[in-house]
Amino acid sequence: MTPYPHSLMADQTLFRDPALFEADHLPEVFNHRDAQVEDLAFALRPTLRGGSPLNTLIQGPPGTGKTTAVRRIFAEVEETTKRVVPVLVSCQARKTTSAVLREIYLALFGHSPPTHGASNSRMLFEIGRTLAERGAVLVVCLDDANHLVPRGVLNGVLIRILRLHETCPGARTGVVMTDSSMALVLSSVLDPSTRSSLQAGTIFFPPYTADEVRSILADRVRVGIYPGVVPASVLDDVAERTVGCGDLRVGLCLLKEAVIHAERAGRTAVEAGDVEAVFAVARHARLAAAVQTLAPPERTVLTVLVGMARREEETTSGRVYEAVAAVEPMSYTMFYERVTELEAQCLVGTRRWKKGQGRTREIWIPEGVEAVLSADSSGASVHRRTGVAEDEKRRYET
Ligand SMILES: Nc1ncnc2c1ncn2[C@@H]1O[C@H](COP(=O)(O)OP(=O)(O)OP(=O)(O)O)[C@@H](O)[C@H]1O
Repeated sequence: MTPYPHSLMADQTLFRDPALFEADHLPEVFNHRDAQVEDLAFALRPTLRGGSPLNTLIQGPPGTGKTTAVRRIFAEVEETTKRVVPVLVSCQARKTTSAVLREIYLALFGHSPPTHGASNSRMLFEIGRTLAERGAVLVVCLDDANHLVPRGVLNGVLIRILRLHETCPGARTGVVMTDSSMALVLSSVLDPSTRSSLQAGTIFFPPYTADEVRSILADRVRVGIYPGVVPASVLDDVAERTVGCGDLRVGLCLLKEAVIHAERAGRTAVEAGDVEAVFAVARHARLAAAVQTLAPPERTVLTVLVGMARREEETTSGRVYEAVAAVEPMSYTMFYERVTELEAQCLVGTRRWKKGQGRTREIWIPEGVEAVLSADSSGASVHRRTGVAEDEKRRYET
């Protein structure tokens, strides 16, 4: 490759395939997870013979390949048989029973349920009846199922899916849940009767070792970026920072942003300075992903709160509520539900302290959230530049 002039031509890029660095990319090579993939395959194997799967809880820290493993196995199942309907539901974006059921309906029928008249029981009945008629098995993955806990949705969703055969005999169903919070203790969030229907086995996804992280990132560089663009020393630096942050997403985001930074400077190779320059935002890749999928009402609460914190105003829940309600009128209960949602995504924290005679609750902003929110609002993130965040948001809003 010849060196680029300072103002890089719009169609010149250092990426062989930029899509490989998008959050929704399904990697072709998925190393270091053979045991977990084998366990998951074992749990789903009964479905190929028309039986229900073994219900499974997949736990592990963020960015350890849980969702990727499920997506790969689901893709394999879909290629193998039409008698199994695997549905992946992102619970970060679908937090109500109705939103989860609508996703299942969409996957089964190929179109959304009617906006009016599609009650939860109606949708369930149609899903169950169709499964029984087709002799098909439904496997629902509740991805990041911990997001269904704050509003108490998880128990109801599980019981509806797992007991579908009671209202629609012959309908076979099962669930896989992923949880990166490691806080999903089924015995404390589920009723005994739900637990007894679930009987979930657990598969653990441990953090990748430093060598594994480097080899995964090296694979991605090899297929996604032109040779010579990312020197070995830069890759070592990225891998080390990734291990420090404990999330592979940080490394992927860091590579993408550093390459773009070098492109912008009109260079053909990434330098240590590019990595340093983009690290502040990339290290919060997970927060950035959470901010990008925020529903508008939660985004309002977060934006108001960040503004208050920036002005060093008191951020007790009462004060924040007043400020939010002035922008968008809502009840205190609704406001607090949104705070709970934000807390579940680690975008805010809350703590109680004594004030005068009583106690009050303060809402605080974890490190990185402000930077990620401003980058997202100013359109500075790469996702936004490529239009992915906009598409995701539109999808969410419809
Ligand atoms: N073994 C691997 N090989 C290649 N890429 C991987 C591997 N493991 C994870 N990834 C990549 O890392 C990113 C995060 O993976 P994934 O979403 O599967 O993690 P997760 O454990 O589900 O995270 P979270 O719990 O935060 O949702 C994805 O872009 C995925 O492509």
